[in-house]
Amino acid sequence: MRYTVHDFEIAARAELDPVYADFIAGGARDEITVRANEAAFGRLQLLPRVLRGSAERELGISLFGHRASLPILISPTAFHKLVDPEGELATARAAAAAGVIMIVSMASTVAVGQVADAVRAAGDDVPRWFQLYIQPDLEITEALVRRATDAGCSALVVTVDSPVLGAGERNRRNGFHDLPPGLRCENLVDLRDGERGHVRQIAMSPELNWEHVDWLRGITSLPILLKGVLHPEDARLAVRHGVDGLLLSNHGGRQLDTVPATLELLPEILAAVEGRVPVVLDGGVRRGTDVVKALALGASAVGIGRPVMWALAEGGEKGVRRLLELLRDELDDTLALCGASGLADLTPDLVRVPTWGPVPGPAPTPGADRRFGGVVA
Ligand SMILES: Cc1cc2nc3c(=O)[nH]c(=O)nc-3n(C[C@H](O)[C@H](O)[C@H](O)COP(=O)(O)O)c2cc1C
Ligand SMILES: O=C(O)C(=O)c1ccccc1
Repeated sequence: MRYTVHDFEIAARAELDPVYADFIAGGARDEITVRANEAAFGRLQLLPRVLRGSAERELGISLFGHRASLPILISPTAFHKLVDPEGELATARAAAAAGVIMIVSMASTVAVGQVADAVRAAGDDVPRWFQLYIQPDLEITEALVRRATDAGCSALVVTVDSPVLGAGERNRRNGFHDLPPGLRCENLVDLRDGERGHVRQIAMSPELNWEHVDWLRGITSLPILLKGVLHPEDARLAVRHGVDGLLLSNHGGRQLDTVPATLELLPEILAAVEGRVPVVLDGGVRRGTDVVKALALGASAVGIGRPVMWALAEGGEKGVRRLLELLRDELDDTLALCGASGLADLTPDLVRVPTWGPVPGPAPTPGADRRFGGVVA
């Protein structure tokens, strides 16, 4: 049985080609930020309320006028067919069945239109969002936005932390640079005549600037979220440029290494946006307690990246369904233990930074060492 997200990771490692397992788990350079994301959740403490009885807890959220059953989104991850033959179709069906918003990666191995068709056919329609790398060739970007819009995507998540591709040294060492034969980035096929959906078609461009965001604002009426804003000054600029939300993310530690954990940045980013737009956080969310901490500090929702890839590798659509159920149960359980009858009861007073003594060490259980930055000898 898989009782924790960590169990899915171990199971996925056993299933997967080690080169693909490294692609998923890895980060940029020394992977300091990868570890920092999870460690930050471990350092924060919860301070529960008692005797505020309620029989059931409300876990649903509303974002840009759409309902979702959980405050947990599926962050965009590339290449789902690397780990499961149905790829993004399986992920999307599981997300829809759970009532969870999936952000489809621009580098998906199933076209976003096909993902939408499959979910509609299953009869569960939950909003889907589309992740976009703005391309310096604006016609190409416009064509991508059209594909996402035609597929019924209800928001665009524009990744802005990738002026160049992050240095995944595991991938370099493993010689992993391309999709294997038979797999393609389906959203990129035939954007220009004869383009075959090669991953190298995606321009990670150092030329992008705020004018590109203004331009995008002008060609679509979909809500736009920026993914990867870390500096509070950029959060202010984002609001000024008419962005509808932020996905506070350090790309799971896969772009610039040694940036702070997203959880540590959350209070500053929230202060900068002054409640004008919702802030979703991703990076290192592995437990119901992690979700509660982010929401108590003021995030509107959280995103999960690697856990979805692990669950997909372990058990396809069913694996992702079980992962989402597990996180739902952990979240519900944590709310009950905190004396919260719903997400609205999660307030900053429930969260503390330890004010004295040493940082608590990890519980001596197998695997727990990773969460705390490897302090177990
Ligand atoms: C295998 C993998 C592929 C990813 N692909 C994308 C992508 O195509 N676009 C993007 O904006 N972010 C991508 N990300 C980053 C995720 O959206 C997300 O920010 C990160 O995984 C969150 O951290 P977590 O994995 O600790 O949950 C990817 C991450 C992983 C692990
Ligand atoms: O691996 C990643 O983090 C990522 O963002 C990506 C983007 C495009 C293609 C492959 C991976």
